[in-house]
Amino acid sequence: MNNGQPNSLDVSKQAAGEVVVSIKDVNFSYAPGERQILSGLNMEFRRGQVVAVMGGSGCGKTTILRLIGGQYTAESGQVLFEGQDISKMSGAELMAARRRMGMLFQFGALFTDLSVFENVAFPLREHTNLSEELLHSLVLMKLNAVGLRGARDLMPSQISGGMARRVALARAIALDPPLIMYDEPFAGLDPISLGITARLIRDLNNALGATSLLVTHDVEETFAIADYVYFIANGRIGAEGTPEELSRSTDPFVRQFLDAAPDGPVPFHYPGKTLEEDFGVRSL
Ligand SMILES: Nc1ncnc2c1ncn2[C@@H]1O[C@H](COP(=O)(O)OP(=O)(O)OP(=O)(O)O)[C@@H](O)[C@H]1O
Repeated sequence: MNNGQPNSLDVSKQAAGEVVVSIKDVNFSYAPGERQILSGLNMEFRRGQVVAVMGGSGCGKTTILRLIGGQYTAESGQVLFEGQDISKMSGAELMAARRRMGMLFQFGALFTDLSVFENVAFPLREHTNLSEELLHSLVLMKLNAVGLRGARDLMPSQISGGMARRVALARAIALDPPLIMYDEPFAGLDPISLGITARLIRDLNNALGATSLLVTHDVEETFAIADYVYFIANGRIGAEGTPEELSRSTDPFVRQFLDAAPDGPVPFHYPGKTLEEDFGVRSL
């Protein structure tokens, strides 16, 4: 798939809007001398697209979100947001950039002591000086977009997990961010809520003209809504393409994911000592 040759994937990339996030030759480990998490990683996220980042557990998907959010800095290479190198931003520039990134973290936790309305209002109160009247209208618009305008006065304990995820979605888009990052947005959802959430991510992205970056394990739902998919393996891109291209792929790495096969190029074991070393036995 990713053999360095120009192919049809480049065409689908060119057809999309301008690049919003660009990751160029990024190397990263959490501490000097520790295991390399990302090595020579290259990715692009374009305006108007829903792009999925998939791969085995611990392959570095969340780490990519952290680098884009500026929580961590690449050892080498560049992470550009709207053309600006995140590692070179001043504190104020980074704060401004983060306001332009909506984030929905794993399980999209809501503030349990705030109502649905106040949860969505939170980023607006934090980052803007809007009048109470305008803020009210904006929150209702966001709640309307996720179908929960009528639930505005409920507390998080009074709504289902699927509804809570939609409130978290409304909160993530409260400031109309050009980039929305989702970390496992489908985790723990029942099949119906999962389908609704996936559709919402697509529809909200279209309505906002935004870029959505989706870290997920759910192949079926993701392939139904994504424009482009990156599979990460060994700290770099193992495969990439549109859902259609990847579905047709015979690449063993891609097939392992799509067919949910336990055996394949992706190892089951986290790298470490051998069994023999840990148990003090000699291999037979
Ligand atoms: N703060 C940290 N300090 C040190 N190592 C970390 C830290 N965060 C993550 N790691 C390690 O970095 C690797 C990549 O983690 P990351 O969370 O990016 O993976 P992931 O692909 O999102 O995994 P999953 O799908 O299981 O959520 C893992 O091996 C993890 O143990």
